[in-house]
Amino acid sequence: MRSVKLVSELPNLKAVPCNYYVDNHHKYSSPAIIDTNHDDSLIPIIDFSLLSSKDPHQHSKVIQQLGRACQQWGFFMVVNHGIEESLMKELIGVIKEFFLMGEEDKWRYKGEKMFDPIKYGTSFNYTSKDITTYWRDYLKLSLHPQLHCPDQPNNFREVLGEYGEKSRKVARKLLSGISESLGLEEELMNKSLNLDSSYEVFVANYYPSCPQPELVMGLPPHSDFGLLTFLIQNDVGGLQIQHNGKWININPIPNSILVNTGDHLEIFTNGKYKSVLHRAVVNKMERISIGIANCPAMNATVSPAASPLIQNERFPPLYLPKKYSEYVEIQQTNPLDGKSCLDRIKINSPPLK
Ligand SMILES: O=C(O)CCC(=O)C(=O)O
Ligand SMILES: [Fe+2]
Repeated sequence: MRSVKLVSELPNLKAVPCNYYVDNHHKYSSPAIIDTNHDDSLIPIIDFSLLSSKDPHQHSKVIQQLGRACQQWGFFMVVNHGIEESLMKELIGVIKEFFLMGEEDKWRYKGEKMFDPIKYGTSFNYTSKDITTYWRDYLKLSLHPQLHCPDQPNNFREVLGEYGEKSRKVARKLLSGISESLGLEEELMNKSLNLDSSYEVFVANYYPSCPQPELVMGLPPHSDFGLLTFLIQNDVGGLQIQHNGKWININPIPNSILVNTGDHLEIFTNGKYKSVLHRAVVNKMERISIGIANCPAMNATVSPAASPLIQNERFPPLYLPKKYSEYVEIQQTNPLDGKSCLDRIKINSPPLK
């Protein structure tokens, strides 16, 4: 196994090896229509500090904005979240240091099994049946209920622990706000999905500079599992999201956290807040992105919320109940292909082979 970083550093590499060519069988990959009229200035911005506002008018306004952002976009930028910019920069720095370590040092963390708490690798993941190799190295860690972290670089655990804890508080508050936006009791999601033992995965993506970026893909179109994903990045863009059938480039505003809704929020809300397709393209500059997937507890069974506001005679449940860990297993052992995992548990959808 070779990391893309190593491939990108081969002496005189002018052309990308052909196993990295993106194959166009992915139904959402091609043609890549980039909507340049719709730039990312339209992405909703949520002022996190207003969620705690004592002014009921301000509070209900931000709850409405949050609901609209989830329903119409599935992506929004969170500002005034209270996490220090210096901490986020430090984390990106530590991650960069990790990927710059020697190959042998990194492959020590390869992991053997799907639920191993620390996994370093390249492309999508090593059990995948995907035939394309993606221009991406990754490090995946279990962050919660228990923190797992490589022992190098030295300050990794400390920085990760602090960022993990702070971002968990932000996630919980956003999820309560999202429940409120649906008219649900604030604690309903917390209780039904056992969020005190929420499963959280930390994913660091390293996309080395690429001599022919138009031929490859960093990550193919996919939706995220879990409830909400938090994303931060170095100063290089590459994320694209699908909105009204077109791909839009996203360049988050400095010091914001980009949040997107995941498959399990779609299930819990019975399709009201849908997860959104996104992908990562690469370019001639090295890019680092860091995501945290905030998920239900591993042993929680996820189904549309048991509330007449979510399922009733007019809106019967659209998704089959499934244990969260079983869903992750499907997601991790199949090629990334749009929202095909979610399609498997949709009621009335034809069974997939
Ligand atoms: O690198 C990015 O911007 C996207 C990463 C992503 O979608 C993921 O890790 O699930
Ligand atoms: Fe993603």
